[in-house]
Amino acid sequence: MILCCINIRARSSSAGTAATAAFGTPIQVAIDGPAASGKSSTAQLVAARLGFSYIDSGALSAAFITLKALNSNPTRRKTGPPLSGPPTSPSRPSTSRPILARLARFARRPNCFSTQGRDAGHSLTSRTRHVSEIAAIPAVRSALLVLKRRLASEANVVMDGRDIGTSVFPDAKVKVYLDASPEVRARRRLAELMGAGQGNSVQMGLEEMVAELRARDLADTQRKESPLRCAEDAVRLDTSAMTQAEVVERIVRLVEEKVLARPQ
Ligand SMILES: Nc1ncnc2c1ncn2[C@@H]1O[C@H](COP(=O)(O)OP(=O)(O)O)[C@@H](O)[C@H]1O
Ligand SMILES: Nc1ccn([C@@H]2O[C@H](COP(=O)(O)OP(=O)(O)O)[C@@H](O)[C@H]2O)c(=O)n1
Repeated sequence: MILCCINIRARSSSAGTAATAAFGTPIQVAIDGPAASGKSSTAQLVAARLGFSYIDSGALSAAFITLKALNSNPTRRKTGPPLSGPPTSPSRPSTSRPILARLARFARRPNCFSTQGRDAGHSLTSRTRHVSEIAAIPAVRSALLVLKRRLASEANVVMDGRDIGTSVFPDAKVKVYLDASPEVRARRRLAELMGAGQGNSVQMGLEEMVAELRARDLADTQRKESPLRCAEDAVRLDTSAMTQAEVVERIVRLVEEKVLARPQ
């Protein structure tokens, strides 16, 4: 069973309250960067420190795409009531309001979405490859854009992805672009897959993982629709030689300087 978790955990804390009080509207912290640069794990820790909600936009894309796929092939769906909206071809997805509403409901739960109709051994790496291809389709991106903005209108958020600081929240108060060398990222991803018990299904060496990440970097940076790039006003952090705790500390300090310390 593959779990696509969209972690949105609203916590109230003095930091979260102070941030909202200072601006009067919810705050967005945008964290972008290439695969395995540390975005989602770091963003979660930053959100927990600040008392903000965390939104994993990659998982949101995966859940959206899976919902569309299940919708177009109901025999593969194992649980839950029928999804509304017309069947669609994966290459021409439509934006269906009922599906968006259902996805938003899922997204508000901590561990919200599981796809049980998948092939056994369907690995994290092949999942992200498919997500990468489909997430580049304009209709998918515009549907996801609406959803991401709607979710962020409800609470202070830390959101990670590819285009959060450039197109989802171009006015985000804090933007961070995380990067690391392909070798470092490949080591991190391999260690993560081994830790997740996918060691047997991922028969990949370091070189192959580096090649896979480079190919995804190319696809994400060269696509026409909101490509991956560092926003001009983002703080760029090369985390190759940084521990995760150092990265988290750096981002929390940035938010404190730019948002929480703002004179009222
Ligand atoms: N600065 C760091 N140093 C070492 N490992 C890290 C660092 N940041 C993240 N990691 C680890 O690298 C792996 C990939 O991180 P992840 O947050 O999933 O990246 P992304 O969301 O960018 O794909 C995870 O196992 C994570 O714990
Ligand atoms: N905001 C986002 C997030 C993900 N994506 C796409 O979804 C793919 C998988 O994203 P992810 O965040 O789950 O993957 P990792 O960065 O964790 O490897 C990326 O390679 C992108 O092509 C996107 O286009 N926009």
